[in-house]
Amino acid sequence: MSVTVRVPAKVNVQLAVGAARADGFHDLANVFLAVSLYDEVTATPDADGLRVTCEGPDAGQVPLDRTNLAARAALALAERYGRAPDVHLHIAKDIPVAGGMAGGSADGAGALLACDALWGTGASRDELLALCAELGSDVPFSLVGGAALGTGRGERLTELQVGGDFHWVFALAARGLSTPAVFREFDRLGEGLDIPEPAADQAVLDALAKGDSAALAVAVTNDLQPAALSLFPELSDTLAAGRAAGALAALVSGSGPTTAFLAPDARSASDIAGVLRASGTCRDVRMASGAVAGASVV
Ligand SMILES: C[C@](O)(CO)[C@H](O)COP(=O)(O)OP(=O)(O)OC[C@H]1O[C@@H](n2ccc(N)nc2=O)[C@H](O)[C@@H]1O
Ligand SMILES: Nc1ncnc2c1ncn2[C@@H]1O[C@H](COP(=O)(O)OP(=O)(O)OP(=O)(O)O)[C@@H](O)[C@H]1O
Repeated sequence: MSVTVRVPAKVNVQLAVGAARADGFHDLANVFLAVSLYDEVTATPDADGLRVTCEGPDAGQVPLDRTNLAARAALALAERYGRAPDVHLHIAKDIPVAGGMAGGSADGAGALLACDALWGTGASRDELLALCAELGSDVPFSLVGGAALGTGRGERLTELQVGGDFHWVFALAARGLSTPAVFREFDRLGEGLDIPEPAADQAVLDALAKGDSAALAVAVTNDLQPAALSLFPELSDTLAAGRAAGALAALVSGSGPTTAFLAPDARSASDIAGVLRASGTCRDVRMASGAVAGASVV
């Protein structure tokens, strides 16, 4: 018997970042939108103990040891319920690795839900969310999906209403960016400046609720974008190419280096994707829409 869980990627339509806290993390006002790029995690009983395998275009960059977020999720659930983590976790990976789209977080949430179903642990939603928050700041959102405001370090979620589909094009970069390195660069660029408390922008929430792409395009912000561009200046060329192709908005996705382009409709998204592909400013191009549901058993 096996259980397969499908988990979406995310794009941040607002990412407001506060000053570094004493624990090194940053308080955020993080507006997440789940989009239709998916990883699948399959959990199968394995008498030999915990094992992780991965397939997909970026599989070579994914660690298969106990640092893999899927493995850490299985270990945390097994420990919580006092059982052996005897499971083979297979990840079919379509979300770019180290791309700022919460790929590892998706696998953590997926493994948690898959092992919960396989082992019949019957953990409550709140218990699962607490385990997710221990695994990483983005992991609770991977479980919940849809759209949500994340506060604290991004792990405390309030669900948001979404009134229509948003069409996106994502440009994948030639190399990854480390999330901690981008936050460190944010701190370096902000040295000596007064960093305001992060707060959700009502214009972003209203645009989501109305399903209004043009309104969302003028409201999107990402406080990590200057830091990502400082570490990866070539991303400016990708952003410019997407804007010239007719994107309503062009921004770095989360900590980057994936860049996200909001399109007025599915047809324009396809046109923008074609122009970006031909531009030579990125490794690959993907289209996706959102909001979509969070981690779910298939
Ligand atoms: C950039 C985002 O993807 C936006 O959604 C997230 O804030 C990052 O979430 P994540 O990858 O799940 O991050 P975590 O695994 O919790 O933390 C990785 C590292 O990112 C930095 N980090 C992360 C979240 C946060 N609110 N403040 C931080 O400073 C810390 O250096 C931390 O050690
Ligand atoms: N299941 C996993 N998939 C991909 N990377 C993983 C996984 N588990 C651990 N990692 C490690 O985490 C690093 C970051 O990968 P990930 O794809 O989660 O980045 P990200 O999408 O930028 O994250 P986020 O958007 O949440 O900040 C990788 O370089 C890899 O070493």
